Amino acid sequence: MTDQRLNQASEDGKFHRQSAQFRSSIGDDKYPAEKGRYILYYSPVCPWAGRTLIFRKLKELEGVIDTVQVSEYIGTDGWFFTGTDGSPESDPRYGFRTLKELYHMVDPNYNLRFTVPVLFDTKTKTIVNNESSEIIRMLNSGFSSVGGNDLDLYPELLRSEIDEFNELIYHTLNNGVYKTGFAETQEAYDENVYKIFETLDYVEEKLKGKDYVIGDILTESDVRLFVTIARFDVAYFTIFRCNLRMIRYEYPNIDRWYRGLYYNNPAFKETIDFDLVKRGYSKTRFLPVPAGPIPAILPKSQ
Ligand SMILES: N[C@@H](CCC(=O)N[C@@H](CS)C(=O)NCC(=O)O)C(=O)O
Repeated sequence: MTDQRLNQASEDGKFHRQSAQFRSSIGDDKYPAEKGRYILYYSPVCPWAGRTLIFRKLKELEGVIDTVQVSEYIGTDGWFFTGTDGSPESDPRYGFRTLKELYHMVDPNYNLRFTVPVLFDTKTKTIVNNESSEIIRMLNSGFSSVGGNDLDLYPELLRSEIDEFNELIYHTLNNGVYKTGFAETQEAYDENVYKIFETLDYVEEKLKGKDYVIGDILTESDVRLFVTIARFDVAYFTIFRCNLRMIRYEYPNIDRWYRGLYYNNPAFKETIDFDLVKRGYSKTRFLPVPAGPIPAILPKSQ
């Protein structure tokens, strides 16, 4: 594979997200829940990894699963260790300089993108799973025998509503911003940008008078929406050109919900670093670090 930074769009000018290749689960015979055995690799820029960081903290699993931070932008060989801003200089266990080396230790023939998040097993030296939607379910319920709390972010009674909402926002918002931002033709851009705002309009209505997306409790859907909204004004609006409307000025219900989660729950506030997010996304398009919008989030009450 050549320069990992540049080849985000395919020849048709569209961005197609690849399917994750490692799809085992905690609880499988090979991967029993165990304290200190598994590690989560993440980049601070990445919303998919952000989901897993929020879950780890919400479930109070910090003492059970360690994390390793990689760069906030993709280098010529993909994610790498930087030695700055929370990322070690090299992989703490194996001394690797890039995440690619970890993938190749696990599977020398792996020839797809070296994505985060990665749930890695130190015992078998394999990747358990690299699909965030599955990792968050494991964090929700797979480690209860070894630690964490009883919080259930995917409760039985709300599952169909949660699944339906997740499916809708995945295509037109979570991934929609990437399809827009990495579009290399006007057609690919037009095909995706309007759908983002149709979905935001729908979510805005849904959040009227509500603190949570589904029912009146915090669920997985809040987390999946949050990671995209938190990056919206500061990166997707500016760098990915998802710039028809801003959350802070034109979506009051979403903004109230978003600020409520951010300011009232450390699992949200402490797992996002707006500077690294902006720096990371700006490098995906080779733009100068954007100055605005400032502040990165409006104060709690205004
Ligand atoms: N389906 C994956 C997607 C993960 C993903 O695409 N992560 C991006 C960062 S936001 C990545 O690691 N990209 C590496 C690359 O494109 O080389 C998930 O949700 O876990």
